[in-house]
Amino acid sequence: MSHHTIRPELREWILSTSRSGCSLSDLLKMLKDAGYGGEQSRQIVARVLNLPLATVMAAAKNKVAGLRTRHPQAPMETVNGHPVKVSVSTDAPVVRVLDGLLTAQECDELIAEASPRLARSLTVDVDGRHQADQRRTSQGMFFGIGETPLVQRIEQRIADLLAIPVSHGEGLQILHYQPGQEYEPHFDWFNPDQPGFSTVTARGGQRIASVVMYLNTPEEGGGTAFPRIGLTVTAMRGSAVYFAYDTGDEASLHAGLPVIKGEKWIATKWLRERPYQA
Ligand SMILES: O=C(O)CCC(=O)C(=O)O
Ligand SMILES: [Fe+2]
Repeated sequence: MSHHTIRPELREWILSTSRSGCSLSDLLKMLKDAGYGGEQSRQIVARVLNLPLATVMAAAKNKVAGLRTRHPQAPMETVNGHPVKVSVSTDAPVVRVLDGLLTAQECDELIAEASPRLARSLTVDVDGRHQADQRRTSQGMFFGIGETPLVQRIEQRIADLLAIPVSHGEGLQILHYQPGQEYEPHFDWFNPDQPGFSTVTARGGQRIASVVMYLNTPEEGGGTAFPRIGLTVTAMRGSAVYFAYDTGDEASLHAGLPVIKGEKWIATKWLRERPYQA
């Protein structure tokens, strides 16, 4: 299949359907229902969305598709009276920079509530165990769902903005980075080929999207980089970066760049395809 055989209307339809929040697996199913062959559909989708064929193949195999998030639309969204600006959008991977997701006061209060409870951050290893990790040198803590009125308000705002119930969220994680500390390039989705996959996905299933909220503005460094598309989001107090992904989506690779000067505080909300909370 060569480039010119993809009709412009089909290309446009794939782009707009994907942009409106349709998952890769649903997109492939729609093409199949419209009469395209499986192999042909995967090739077309990979080409139009500029994704590796392996990513599209993984989505095609992803049979138990749970809920998906709705991607915020530019120029802005108003959630329960709170304005959120959508200042940057990319389609592959789906990224939205959200300005003003949190107020300055909410940022300060979250830091104050989290500070007394910080400990060395853990990552999930290949066997599904949590462990300290060289790749992630920040300090952090988790809030329980709705643990404080502030946490509850932020969780509800994210749920409304992304049209996904609060129950699909993991507890809000706060991270604190000091100069030199970083989070090396990684994926937030869990790798089905790793032995711990069934353990980490037993509750809530796969991760489908992340919201990283900046609680302060580091003096230098500390942005969130998406190296596959050459994008770095500046860490700015009150702003956030939202990104959504399918299992195996290599374009969603991202990193918390080293803080060079000052410190960096973030709050991360990871979202699951099914309810994570009992
Ligand atoms: O620190 C950052 O900018 C990125 C954090 C991140 O990737 C995560 O919490 O999953
Ligand atoms: Fe991440």
